[in-house]
Amino acid sequence: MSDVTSETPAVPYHVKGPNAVSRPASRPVSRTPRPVVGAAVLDEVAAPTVLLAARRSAPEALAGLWEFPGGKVEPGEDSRSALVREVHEELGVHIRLDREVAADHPEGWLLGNGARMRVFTAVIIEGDPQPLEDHDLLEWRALDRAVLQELDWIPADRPIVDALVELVRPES
Ligand SMILES: Nc1nc2c([nH]c(=O)n2[C@H]2C[C@H](O)[C@@H](COP(=O)(O)OP(=O)(O)OP(=O)(O)O)O2)c(=O)[nH]1
Repeated sequence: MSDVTSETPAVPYHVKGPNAVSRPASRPVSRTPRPVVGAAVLDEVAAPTVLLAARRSAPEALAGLWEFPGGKVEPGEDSRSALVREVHEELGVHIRLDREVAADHPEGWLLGNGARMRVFTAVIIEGDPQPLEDHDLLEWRALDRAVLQELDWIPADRPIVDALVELVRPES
């Protein structure tokens, strides 16, 4: 699926007469990156100790980097439903969402491509996570800032990892 949504301007393709054009007139097209959602999957809600990190296998530019499982919100879909769907597709598990790892913007954390990502903590309520789609490795890692930051995260995810640890293990 494409990274952007675009609006096709209503421009006549075929104008008769001396000013005839064979293609749409050039004019700025709105390109809004799709919102993204990510899951901080924890071992439990009350006193979590580990986070499930996922290593991307595609596209080439992101392969080998670690991230929160998730993906793009489909048009008309709400963020939470999109995240439950994405994680089921990618890891084969059902999750229950808990708190949002809030960014300083209501639409979430700014990503490298200009999209924004909302991140929610979650726990698995059914299934055993497997890297079925988009990932080649999953790893449960201690909810410790230094231990988590040892992973080669997508750069935009590093401040989210710190905010997550602050949210769920403020005493650590
Ligand atoms: N899922 C996820 N995507 C992230 C994170 N950090 C980050 O920069 N991204 C970027 C990578 C991608 O450009 C975009 C998410 O796209 P995606 O490829 O995961 O979305 P998707 O599963 O819906 O894929 P598709 O339908 O486009 O094939 O957000 C993260 O922690 N998790």
